[in-house]
Amino acid sequence: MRHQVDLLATVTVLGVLEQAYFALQVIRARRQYRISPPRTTGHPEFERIFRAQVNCSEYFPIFISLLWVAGIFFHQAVAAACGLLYLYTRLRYFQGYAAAAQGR
Ligand SMILES: CCCCC/C=C\C\C=C/C=C/C=C/[C@@H]1O[C@H]1CCCC(=O)O
Ligand SMILES: N[C@@H](CCC(=O)N[C@@H](CS)C(=O)NCC(=O)O)C(=O)O
Repeated sequence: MRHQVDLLATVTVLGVLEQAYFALQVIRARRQYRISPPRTTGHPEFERIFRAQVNCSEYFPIFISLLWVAGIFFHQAVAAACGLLYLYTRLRYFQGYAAAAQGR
């Protein structure tokens, strides 16, 4: 049974690691700009990193749900490939947004 979902599981773990990376970037920016929770404002650099992380988090449940439903009911390899592409575009989105709001 496991080989029927191993690609989906791999993309899921990669997605979780990416989300952890985004969270760690926010934690780093909070330290750097001395912005303690619950504050979310105070420096434009922090605010962009924060918004990029929150935006990626908001779409993460939808992404994981679609990945598994598409992978099980449609085609595992195609769903996993689309998932990988999504994670790559999310990384580029995060890095672009962190650099400049126009870079989203
Ligand atoms: C599945 C991997 C999980 C990745 C997340 C790893 C650790 C998260 C857990 C606790 C992190 C606490 C960080 C707190 C930050 O130092 C706080 C920022 C406060 C800024 C300040 O007042 O100087
Ligand atoms: N969205 C989080 C992402 C990073 C994170 O998980 N930070 C931890 C350690 S500073 C936290 O407890 N944040 C408090 C919060 O989000 O209100 C944040 O803004 O801090």
